[in-house]
Amino acid sequence: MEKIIVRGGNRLEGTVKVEGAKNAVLPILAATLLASEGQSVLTNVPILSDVFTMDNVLKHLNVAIDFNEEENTVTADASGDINFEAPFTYVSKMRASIVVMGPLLARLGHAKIALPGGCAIGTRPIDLHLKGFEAMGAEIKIENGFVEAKADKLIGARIYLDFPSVGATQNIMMGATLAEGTTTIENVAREPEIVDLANFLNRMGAKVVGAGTETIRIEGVPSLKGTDHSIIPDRIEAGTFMIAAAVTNGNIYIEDAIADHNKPLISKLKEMHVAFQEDENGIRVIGPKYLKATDVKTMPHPGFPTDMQSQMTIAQLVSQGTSTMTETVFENRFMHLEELRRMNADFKIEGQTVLLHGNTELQGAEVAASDLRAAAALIIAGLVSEGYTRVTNLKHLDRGYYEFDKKLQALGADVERIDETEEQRLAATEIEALFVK
Ligand SMILES: CC(=O)N[C@H]1[C@@H](OP(=O)(O)OP(=O)(O)OC[C@H]2O[C@@H](n3ccc(=O)[nH]c3=O)[C@H](O)[C@@H]2O)O[C@H](CO)[C@@H](O)[C@@H]1O
Ligand SMILES: C=C(OP(=O)(O)O)C(=O)O
Repeated sequence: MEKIIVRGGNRLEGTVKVEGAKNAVLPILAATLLASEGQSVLTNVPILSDVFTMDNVLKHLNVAIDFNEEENTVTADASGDINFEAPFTYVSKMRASIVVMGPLLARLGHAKIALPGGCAIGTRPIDLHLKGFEAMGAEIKIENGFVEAKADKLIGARIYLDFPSVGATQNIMMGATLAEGTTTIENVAREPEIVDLANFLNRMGAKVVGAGTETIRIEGVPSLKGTDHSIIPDRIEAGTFMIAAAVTNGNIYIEDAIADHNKPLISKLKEMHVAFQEDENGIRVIGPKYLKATDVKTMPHPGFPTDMQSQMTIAQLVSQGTSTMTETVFENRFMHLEELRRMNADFKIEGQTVLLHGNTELQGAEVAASDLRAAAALIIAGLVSEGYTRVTNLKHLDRGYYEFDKKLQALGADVERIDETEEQRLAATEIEALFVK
């Protein structure tokens, strides 16, 4: 088991480049299942454990997959005989595996997927996905931990989502591409990753209009072909570095960051006196000497993203005054805060809202990550803490951040990733010596 050790106090300076978006590449990989002809070539693919999990799901379904890590490229050929079943081994590793359901149902009229279950941030049901498929004529059965859907042919329908779920929008949209007739989905998710998926589907020959608005219309076509596509930059990785610069009084240039994708975060950070300079290749972020307290509420896009909530609470904890954070998307996404209490954080949780008392002198401690963004938040907390912070449970971090420790190091942070047994072997002075460059 590895851990990341951070010695706080350094100001971040320099340039960092963001990878392709995890939340865009996962559904797009699933969409490659829809092509009965030709291969798809995806570029700007991030090297993340979630991408390897999705590759394994697709391999299991009999898609020929080749991930060229040197080139950040995945080639996928689904023109052979595709299987319909995604087993628990993969789905339990990554909930996003559920998005193979729409493509399988569309292509084969049959999908059997292990039920994903909840995770550290919430119960995460899939009722909206299933409601959509049922409206399109699928018969759904839930048995022995699997959800199985069958339809001779999906039929276009009018579907209203009770909540703009990202996964349900993607799954239903993919299912509808090969359906008979037109499907209209209302109250859909509007995230940039939805638009990226729609662009990929249209390049495959699908007829999807309205992605990025509240209503998406899909006219079914008889078949789809493999195509080329470059994955959009990861707005959450970019946002995470924005917070790292903001809290360290840093001055960093985030290459490939797209300001339009991060409007709600940038607007909040500006309120906190963070300065931004945008150009066509990225964004420069300049953290102030003192951050101003601010209130934030997570919402579906274009609201403040829940995937930036944990990181934002660190900026709020070190700002001047009291801030609030209200989490409306997931019911249990404050787990990082209990770890932060051990780092001297001062806060009070009241239902969906946490009151964060600023001016906190954070102190280094050993803390465990409960999920992906909690991991990033705890590492950022380490950057502004006195002494050494040790963050464990890094499997969560590796799901969504490529070489986070190395990127921070390149920006001047004192960060080391070491094996726990190595840490036990080293004396305290030797650990300190790791940080002396
Ligand atoms: C791989 C990926 O893209 N993951 C993102 C995706 O997750 P994911 O697609 O799972 O998130 P959803 O938008 O579906 O979920 C949002 C909320 O809706 C609820 N819900 C969802 C579906 C459903 O059938 N029933 C239901 O009640 C969920 O429990 C949750 O409370 O969007 C989330 C919300 O922006 C992000 O945090 C995740 O990073
Ligand atoms: C919650 C996240 O991802 P997932 O939906 O894959 O769990 C995330 O990226 O922060």
